[in-house]
Amino acid sequence: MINQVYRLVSPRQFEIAYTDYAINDSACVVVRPTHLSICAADQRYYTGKRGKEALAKKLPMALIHEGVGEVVFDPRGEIATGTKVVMVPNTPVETDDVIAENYLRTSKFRSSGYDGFMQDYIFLRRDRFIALPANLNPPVAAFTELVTVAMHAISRFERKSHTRRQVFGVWGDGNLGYITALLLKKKFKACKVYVFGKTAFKLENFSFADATYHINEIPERLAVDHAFECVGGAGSQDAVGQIIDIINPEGSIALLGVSEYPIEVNTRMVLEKGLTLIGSSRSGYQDFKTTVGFLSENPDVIEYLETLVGSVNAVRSIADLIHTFEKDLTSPWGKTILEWQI
Ligand SMILES: NC(=O)C1=CN([C@@H]2O[C@H](COP(=O)(O)OP(=O)(O)OC[C@H]3O[C@@H](n4cnc5c(N)ncnc54)[C@H](OP(=O)(O)O)[C@@H]3O)[C@@H](O)[C@H]2O)C=CC1
Ligand SMILES: O=C(CO)[C@H](O)[C@H](O)COP(=O)(O)O
Ligand SMILES: [Zn+2]
Repeated sequence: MINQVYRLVSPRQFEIAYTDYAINDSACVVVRPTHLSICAADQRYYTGKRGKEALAKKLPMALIHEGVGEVVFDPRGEIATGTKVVMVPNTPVETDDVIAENYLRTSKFRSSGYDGFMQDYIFLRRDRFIALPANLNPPVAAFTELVTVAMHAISRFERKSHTRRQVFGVWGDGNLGYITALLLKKKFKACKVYVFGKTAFKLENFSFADATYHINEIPERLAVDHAFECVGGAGSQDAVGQIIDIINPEGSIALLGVSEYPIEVNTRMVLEKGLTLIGSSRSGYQDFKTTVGFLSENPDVIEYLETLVGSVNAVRSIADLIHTFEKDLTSPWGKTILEWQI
């Protein structure tokens, strides 16, 4: 079967590639993407911010690692045609007793060196998709992967941090900050969640949080037990610096924001306060399973996540694709969703 793959070949330029696939390979099912969602990582490739070396190594490549679709063919006949599924972008090629699939250096992550979901059809291994509950509307379902990233970071934090958890601080008033703060509030009901950001109108969306603070107007003596950094880019240095100043001794800092260049960290105070820095990247099959189960059981969380749907855009051509990526770059709030009709 010939598949059309929509690859980024250089910044702001997509081209169609044709790949051949053995449709009767019973290890996989065939999924037609229906709703995709743009991640900050995709934009770093689209705009060329990744730098020449990374672009030379990873392009041409289909972007997008957040998405849902419908099963169109299962050679074994086990999965009904039309089943709605969320697609897992990480593809491990080995297992390890200690190291999670998303940290194995051999794993292949879609839209980071391997083709993402911008294709006519996706051929998914049987352990790389999960059937979706009926109560999950497609634009929200499209960014399930981002919810799994927050879920994964919280589960790492739970395993690695001390148990005094009265106050959490979340830095970043964007998508990942919103989801992480929401999950923390829902999972640790007795704890307070404070959100730290730069923009008043964004912070107003965090209606579920116990408090929101502009990063230049933090009350003196305010402290948090643990923190989640969901900023990334150039802002992550300021955010990590502020967290180190504010956090209580022996707290944990979960680092989720991706910065293109190394940032400076005040290691003197990390030592003096005995802090734990927990790096957290991507997610794996188990995180998707946990997340889909959690969303099925918590319809109020789905309602809150609807606040994050910035725009829904029908994509029928490469021109639509470029238009949607450009629109995303100028959207001040929320996720840009692609209705995949190409
Ligand atoms: N670890 C992982 O697996 C994943 C990491 N990420 C990364 O997480 C980061 C955030 O992603 P996303 O939420 O989608 O991006 P957003 O741009 O939506 O969110 C970042 C927010 O942080 C704000 N901000 C900037 N500086 C500070 C500061 N010093 N303190 C507090 N807030 C600040 C930004 O404001 P403004 O825009 O005004 O500067 C923006 O609102 C990115 O680097 C992304 O690549 C995303 C997915 C998975
Ligand atoms: O967004 C992410 C996961 O959802 C990761 O941040 C992304 O995969 C990082 O990849 P790259 O190294 O290609 O920027
Ligand atoms: Zn991502």
